[in-house]
Amino acid sequence: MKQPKRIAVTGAAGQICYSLLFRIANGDVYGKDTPVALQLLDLPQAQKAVKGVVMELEDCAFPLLQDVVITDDPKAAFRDIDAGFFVGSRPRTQGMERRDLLNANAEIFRTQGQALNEGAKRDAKVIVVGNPANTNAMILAANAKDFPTENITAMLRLDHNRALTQFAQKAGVSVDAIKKFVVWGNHSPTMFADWTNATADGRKLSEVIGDETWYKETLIPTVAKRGTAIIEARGASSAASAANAAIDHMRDWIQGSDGDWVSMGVSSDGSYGIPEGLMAGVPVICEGGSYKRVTGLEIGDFQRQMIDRTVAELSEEREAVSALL
Ligand SMILES: NC(=O)c1ccc[n+]([C@@H]2O[C@H](COP(=O)([O-])OP(=O)(O)OC[C@H]3O[C@@H](n4cnc5c(N)ncnc54)[C@H](O)[C@@H]3O)[C@@H](O)[C@H]2O)c1
Ligand SMILES: O=C(O)C[C@H](O)C(=O)O
Repeated sequence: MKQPKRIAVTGAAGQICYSLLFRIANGDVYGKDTPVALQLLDLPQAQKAVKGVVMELEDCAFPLLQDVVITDDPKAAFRDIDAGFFVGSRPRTQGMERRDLLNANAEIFRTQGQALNEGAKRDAKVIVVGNPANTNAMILAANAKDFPTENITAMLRLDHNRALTQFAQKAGVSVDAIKKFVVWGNHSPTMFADWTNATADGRKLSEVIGDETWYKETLIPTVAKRGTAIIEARGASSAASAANAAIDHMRDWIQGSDGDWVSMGVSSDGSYGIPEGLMAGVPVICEGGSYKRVTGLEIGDFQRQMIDRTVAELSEEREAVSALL
């Protein structure tokens, strides 16, 4: 039997984790041949609820789940981990934008960055889900000084998946027929769902759909505002789909994306006019346990305008949390 992969998950008593933990324990991230051990972090007042979730995990009799630790101490949660899902933080409610959570959640990621730095394996893979995810990931990286920044990423995959379904329905193809699609920038209403290079069954997606007005006036805002639409409909923010996106993001990073592009928030290397160090959604290809940015794309006028807009917002967020960086 292989050694188990140690996986920290924060916000373990919350809505997203009520779906996420069961998927991880089922082998959906590392595959069906790799045992896992969960290190669950939540606040002291949530410990009882986490214990309840763990009872349910036990009652699933997952063959791959070897061990579960419950703690309110970030250092214990991140000790020796191979992967970390940073979910724990406050979600927005009706009438808020994700950046309104900046002050409420930023401090969490400063403290957890220091704990990650202290205890995690240097090759651990980290995804930040808690909002505002991009800037929280930047704070985490800035406070984990000896931990490789390229191993800290922010989740844009939910936006990516949301767009795939909208495109597939419009084009009359299956979601997995669509390749080379990307969501650039911030996980916020300024995000840019970019179909420029996308194909459907090998044909240019924009030609298959043949409706640029729909793309600009319906698709882009629908994807950008989908989180709000879900909060309005459910009275709570997306949970199962967010967990699913986090699984997709980490599974592809670990097991590969089969040559296709996926959208990941990664620390900018300055390419595509995105200032260095901003955690921005870009196209990447995952292979052999790492991701590579898709390089050398030509950026047209509309793309430039849309990328600049979302990057400007990320720069504003960086400015707002400069004291924590
Ligand atoms: N990036 C995305 O696409 C995306 C999608 C959906 C939700 N989110 C975000 O994910 C976060 C969690 O959402 P949820 O619906 O699970 O919320 P939730 O309120 O149901 O759960 C959050 C959990 O985090 C815990 N928590 C708070 N502070 C903590 C800390 N310092 N350390 C550890 N745990 C802590 C809470 O006690 C709670 O159990 C929110 O910020 C939400 O906006 C992001
Ligand atoms: O929109 C939110 O606040 C939750 C999440 O980020 C989402 O996109 O569903």
